[in-house]
Amino acid sequence: MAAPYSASSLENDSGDYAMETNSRFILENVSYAHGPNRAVDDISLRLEAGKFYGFVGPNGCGKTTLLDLLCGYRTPDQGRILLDGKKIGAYPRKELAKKIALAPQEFQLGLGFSVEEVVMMGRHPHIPRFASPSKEDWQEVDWAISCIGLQELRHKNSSDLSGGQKQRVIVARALAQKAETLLFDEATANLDIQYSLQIFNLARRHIKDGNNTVIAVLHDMNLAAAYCDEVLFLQEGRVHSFGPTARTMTAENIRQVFQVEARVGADLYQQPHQISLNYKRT
Ligand SMILES: Nc1ncnc2c1ncn2[C@@H]1O[C@H](COP(=O)(O)OP(=O)(O)OP(=O)(O)O)[C@@H](O)[C@H]1O
Repeated sequence: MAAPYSASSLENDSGDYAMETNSRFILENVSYAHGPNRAVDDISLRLEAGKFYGFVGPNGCGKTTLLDLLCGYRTPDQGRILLDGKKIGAYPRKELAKKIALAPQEFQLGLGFSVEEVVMMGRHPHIPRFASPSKEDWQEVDWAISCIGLQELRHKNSSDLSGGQKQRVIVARALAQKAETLLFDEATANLDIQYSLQIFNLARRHIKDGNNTVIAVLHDMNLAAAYCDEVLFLQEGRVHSFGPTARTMTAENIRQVFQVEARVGADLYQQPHQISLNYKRT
């Protein structure tokens, strides 16, 4: 099991932590409860720029709550979260939205909006109050729509889309936001294999220049193994194991966290850590 990050640091008047600016996120002893239920329990982590992280774990183990804490939708009951060396709560909402884009697990597209209008919502942090979208905003919307292959649906009412099409629109909206950090909460759960691979390939391109970060909650262990640089196994709100995929994506961790028997090995395409589950019927 990888040692969780722990650090002591000196806060200055502006809420910055000058010693820790190399990390994208630093979580120190973060806990969060929904009422009496502690969903995230004393988590300490360091997440870097230039990496693709996968968060995996059983239903209800706290993955979505952890993402909500990382994007500032929720505030820790205990502990603290730094984003680029500054307390996440110290960012004005619009600034935060320029830094972090979330493709959520549950979403409402709103009645009557076209696909193009929903994707444009991703540009809101960049558009001054009472102003109209600029040429650049439209270029980013065009780019996101074409990345996700939504050109033919562009003018369609978003309420009339299939579940998978809606999910792709939500990913396009997050891409249009042009944030350094992309958070995907089961963003490919409703997608066919072609579109799942397309989105994870886009995510890998996003981190290529070393300045961006992707954090994806996902249930497909093979996608996690194929695309993620590092994997965090969560169990009952706590870090079970965290580190490079080669070290964490093991049959033993899968057994301990999911109570499922698995084997890990190279597949026919030589992906080094593909998982075969034991489907034996009991
Ligand atoms: N809004 C809420 N109010 C009360 N309890 C909640 C709320 N949201 C989540 N929980 C509880 O917090 C725990 C963690 O939930 P969370 O959604 O973070 O899990 P998850 O790992 O994302 O699950 P899944 O894989 O099913 O999406 C669960 O026990 C859940 O029942």
